[in-house]
Amino acid sequence: MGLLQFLKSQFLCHLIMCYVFLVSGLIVNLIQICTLPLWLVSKQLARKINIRLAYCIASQMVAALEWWSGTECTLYTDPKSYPLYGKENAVVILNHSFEIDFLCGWTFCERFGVLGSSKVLAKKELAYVPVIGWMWYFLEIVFCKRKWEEDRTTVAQSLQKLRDYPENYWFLLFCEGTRFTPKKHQFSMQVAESKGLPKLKYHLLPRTKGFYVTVQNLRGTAAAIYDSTLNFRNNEVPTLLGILNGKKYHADLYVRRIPLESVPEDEAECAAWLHKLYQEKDGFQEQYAQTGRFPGPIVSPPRRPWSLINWLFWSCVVLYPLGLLIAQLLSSGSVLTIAAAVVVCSAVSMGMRWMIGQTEIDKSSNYGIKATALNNN
Ligand SMILES: CC/C=C\C/C=C\C/C=C\C/C=C\C/C=C\C/C=C\CCC(=O)SCCNC(=O)CCNC(=O)[C@H](O)C(C)(C)COP(=O)(O)OP(=O)(O)OC[C@H]1O[C@@H](n2cnc3c(N)ncnc32)[C@H](O)[C@@H]1OP(=O)(O)O
Ligand SMILES: CCCCCCCCCCCCCCCC(=O)OC[C@@H](O)COP(=O)(O)O
Repeated sequence: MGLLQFLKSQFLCHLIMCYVFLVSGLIVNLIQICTLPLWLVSKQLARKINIRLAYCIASQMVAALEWWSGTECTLYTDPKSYPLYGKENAVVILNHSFEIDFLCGWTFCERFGVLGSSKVLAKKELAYVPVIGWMWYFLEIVFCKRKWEEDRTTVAQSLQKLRDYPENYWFLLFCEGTRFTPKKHQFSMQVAESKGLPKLKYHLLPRTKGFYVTVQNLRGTAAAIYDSTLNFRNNEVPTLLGILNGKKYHADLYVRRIPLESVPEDEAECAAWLHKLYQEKDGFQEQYAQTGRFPGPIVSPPRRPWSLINWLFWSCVVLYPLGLLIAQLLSSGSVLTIAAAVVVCSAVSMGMRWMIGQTEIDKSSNYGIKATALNNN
């Protein structure tokens, strides 16, 4: 192990990174609150400012992936579609099998210049995660309770608000609704069987209502569906803790651009269309398992320096006062003050560990296992 790799695996480095993320994130959240009066005066200006503020937070995690861990992201796609990425609004459909799938998604957003404005249909619980969840409120992220009786109106209303969004965005939909686990897969395939649908090997049965409502409400605003299928080389199981430890992964993403007009308007036909799409995605994963690659040519966008520059900027802003504070603490020699500082540090690291826990599949919700499936039936 080289010196750099050794340093990357040290807890102190992780503590510093988490401190920078948390403190700069809370500062950004505070600035976001200050933009509230502006929404009344100029909504579009407030949105543009919040896009840039959101970039300050999200790009730190992208920098950790791209620059700290050195993870490589390869894009398989049609070269004719490539010039349109980042230049239009799109609905992105992604498989939900990896703890850092959202982060790989963000990395591609960064490379195509839509990171600050990127959107997602997210479970309501994530709205309460400090920094990220609070930032999402100002980005007009669409939240759902995964209870259709309640979501049918709230999701549609939130989507309608995005129709006059001032900058291009990608709206991410994890149609499987929850992370893949063998148990959830087993239950979802029982549902597939009961509905007479073909079984999937690598995906859970997609939920069709969120997709239908998204397509209906963004029709005329979003130009295309980006059907995206993600996997990692060498059967790696990537984690956010792995990224913090500087572990390098290699992500492969296969993207097909499908014009949104080709999605049927009728709800039942739209649902059938999505089921067929997931059968095709399953085929792509099978090909990846057999050959180690997705179909089509590789047209990879390079990583950009901006996420690193942003990270270095915020590190300087928040580490300098911390350095002064620590120097003062040590020179004061007060045991009580030093003990208080240790307690604060421990609380911060526990809070960050809880936030990282939100990404861990073994802490995944019960959504999609039998009790829920029966309730939904
Ligand atoms: C060029 C590069 C291209 C791409 C780059 C890639 C990506 C970048 C893009 C953007 C990045 C942006 C942001 C990323 C950052 C962070 C994101 C992080 C995480 C957030 C993600 C989440 O929170 S996922 C969870 C929330 N989202 C969803 O759930 C979406 C999908 N769900 C739905 O659509 C649902 O329908 C719903 C939520 C709207 C409503 O759910 P509900 O459960 O109430 O209703 P359903 O209709 O789904 O359920 C009833 C029907 O389902 C059947 N059923 C029952 N059990 C099961 C089962 N186990 N599996 C499947 N189906 C089941 C049941 O029978 C009912 O059937 P009906 O026939 O009656 O419909
Ligand atoms: C510089 C880096 C510092 C590291 C900071 C770590 C901060 C952690 C931010 C937490 C972001 C939370 C995003 C979680 C996304 C996710 O994957 O959610 C799961 C849901 O889809 C489905 O949930 P489930 O039903 O439980 O599977």
